[in-house]
Amino acid sequence: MTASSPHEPDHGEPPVPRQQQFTPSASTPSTPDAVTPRNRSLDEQPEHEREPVNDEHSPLLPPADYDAFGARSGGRSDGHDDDSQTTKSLWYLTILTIGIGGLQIAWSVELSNGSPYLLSLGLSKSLMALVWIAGPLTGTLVQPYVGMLSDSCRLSWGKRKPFMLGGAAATIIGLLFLAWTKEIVSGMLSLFGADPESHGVKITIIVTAVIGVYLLDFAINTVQAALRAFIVDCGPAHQQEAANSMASRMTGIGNIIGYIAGYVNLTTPLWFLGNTQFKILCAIASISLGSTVILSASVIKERDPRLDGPPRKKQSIFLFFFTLFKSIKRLPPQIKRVCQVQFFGWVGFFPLLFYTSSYIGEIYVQPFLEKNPHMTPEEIDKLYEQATRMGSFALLINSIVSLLVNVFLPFFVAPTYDSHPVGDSSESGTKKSFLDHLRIPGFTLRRAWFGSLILFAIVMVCTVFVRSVNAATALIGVAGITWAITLWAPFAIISAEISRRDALARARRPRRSNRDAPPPLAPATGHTSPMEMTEAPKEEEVDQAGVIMGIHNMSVSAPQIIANIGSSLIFKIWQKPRGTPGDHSIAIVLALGGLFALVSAFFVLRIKDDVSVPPETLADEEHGDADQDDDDDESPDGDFSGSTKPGYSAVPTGEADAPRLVRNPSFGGLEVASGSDR
Ligand SMILES: OC[C@H]1O[C@H](O[C@H]2O[C@H](CO)[C@@H](O)[C@H](O)[C@H]2O)[C@H](O)[C@@H](O)[C@@H]1O
Repeated sequence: MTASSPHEPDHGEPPVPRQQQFTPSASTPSTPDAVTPRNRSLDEQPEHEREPVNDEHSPLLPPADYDAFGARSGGRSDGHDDDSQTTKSLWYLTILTIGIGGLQIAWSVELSNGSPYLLSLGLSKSLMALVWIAGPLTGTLVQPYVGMLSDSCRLSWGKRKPFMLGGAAATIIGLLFLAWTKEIVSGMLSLFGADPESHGVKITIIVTAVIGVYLLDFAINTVQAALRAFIVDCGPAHQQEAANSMASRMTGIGNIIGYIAGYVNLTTPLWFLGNTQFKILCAIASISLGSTVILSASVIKERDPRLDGPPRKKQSIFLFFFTLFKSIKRLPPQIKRVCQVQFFGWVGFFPLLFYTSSYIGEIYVQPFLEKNPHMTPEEIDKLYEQATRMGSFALLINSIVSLLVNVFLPFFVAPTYDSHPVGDSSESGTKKSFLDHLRIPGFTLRRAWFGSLILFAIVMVCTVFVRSVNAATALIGVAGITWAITLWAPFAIISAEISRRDALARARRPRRSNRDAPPPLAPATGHTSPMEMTEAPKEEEVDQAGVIMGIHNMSVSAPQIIANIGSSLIFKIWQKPRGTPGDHSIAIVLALGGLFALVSAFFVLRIKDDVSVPPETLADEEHGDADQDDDDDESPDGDFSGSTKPGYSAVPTGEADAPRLVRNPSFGGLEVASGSDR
């Protein structure tokens, strides 16, 4: 594969950008068997008093049956069918996340083969940076915007599916348009008598292809935003760690498929898909993306968003920045910390993704250049071609390591953000499977993430000292461990948090539906449910999965812009002309990236393993007061009775019908169970 890099320093062959992987987890047991009294009270409510939301079936309801995937499924026995919080099977999680794999093939085709393709059209290397900034730029702007739009979507078939399907269609059009730009543009211009070989037509082709890359990135980011929120919405809160580990496996598989497809000469066996390697790759990516997204969208059922009532506000592009700023400000603390980790971490990952191939190449060419400092341009080209192959091999090793880590690591990590649905007294809830025995006590996802960032920092600093291709390849391989965890941990932690909050908000909603009713009072027992907070946060103040995942993606993409600019400056200072020995500028960029990863590891320490936030704290957080109590906002034993926060009664209820928050003793998760489960 003549892979090349988006942000290639001018001297080497274009580095091969790459991405990676993912992984899984054991599915957790099912929820309680009793129908919660809360639902009884809903059913007893007079029809005229019910808001649409009352029709919403609590995600907190217990399972009654097994679902189509063989998992225990819940839902109400009264005909309502929301089983969103019932434990799902591995098969369900696979279909839920498979679109991520299809999307990754599109990413890897674009990033690995886009540079050589654009160069072949005649784009100069100096303009390449302008092209590759498209990914981080669209990632920063498009994902939060699409997130907001989808949060407000009220189509009966779901909030996310319209964007998944629309974005996938746009991506397919974008891929095919990019691959056939030359034919399309010259064919159209020739209708007006233009000579396809003329300078004007060539320039038009290049400009069109560059615009095509921007549109493609726009479309890809639309699908990515929708798919990520889809996982949060359709995976139960207690299985977000598992769902996101599966998504990271999908990323790894998609990456390797895209990677291998780039290596193999496809023009003979797959001639019917196009007459060039790039056209065939784009066709493969289109088929993969289209089929996986359609499969996911047709099998997985989204909650009908109309049950959430009307959208809070009409979204407009003008209000976008204003709303975004507000949403960033009120980000829940746990999510804010993950974004901080990502922000610093991605300054370090950017060079790994984009400069690895050049780095290996830089080392490979050194002895040859030292031995023969006066090579002809042809000899230099040949040398750098071999160097690029070495770089690609290192990336392949990195991808394989990542995939292996994504597949196997989850078996050893003790779940913290996945929780065992509380109240499940069934056998399935207590029996340990063989895989459960593999878990290393205390080896949590957060700790794995922390360790991996430290490892990454060490590895990146070592790149400056390493002088052999084998040693450098080993370092890049080890960095695959960090990359694998990066594709899992932040998504798992954020998704679990959003999903948990969403479940709580929905649990609370029916209680607030009767707006004329007086504020909830403590019942005769003198106790009020933790859910019955007298100052529950306003609906408008609670952000949904779309915008939060979009903001998280900003913390991934924006630092890439910074890293891009920063590394360009470093290259300006330290880079030597191509073919000159002693150029270690890329290693310097990698090492500096490692230092940023070190900073990000510090922020991991601030993330909490125990997510059993008492409801009054949750309410504080939603009011934006959360930062003040960063370190003491959790009740370690899950006892919510000791609230001293003003304005909230958070005393355990004596009422049988009050939903309550329960911390799972083994996993530290949070569930809502009926009072009778206590
Ligand atoms: O998080 C995994 C993904 O990371 C990269 O995507 C991120 O960077 C892109 C720009 O380079 C940006 O457009 C996107 O919004 C970000 O999520 C990587 O390119 C993906 O392959 C990978 O799945």
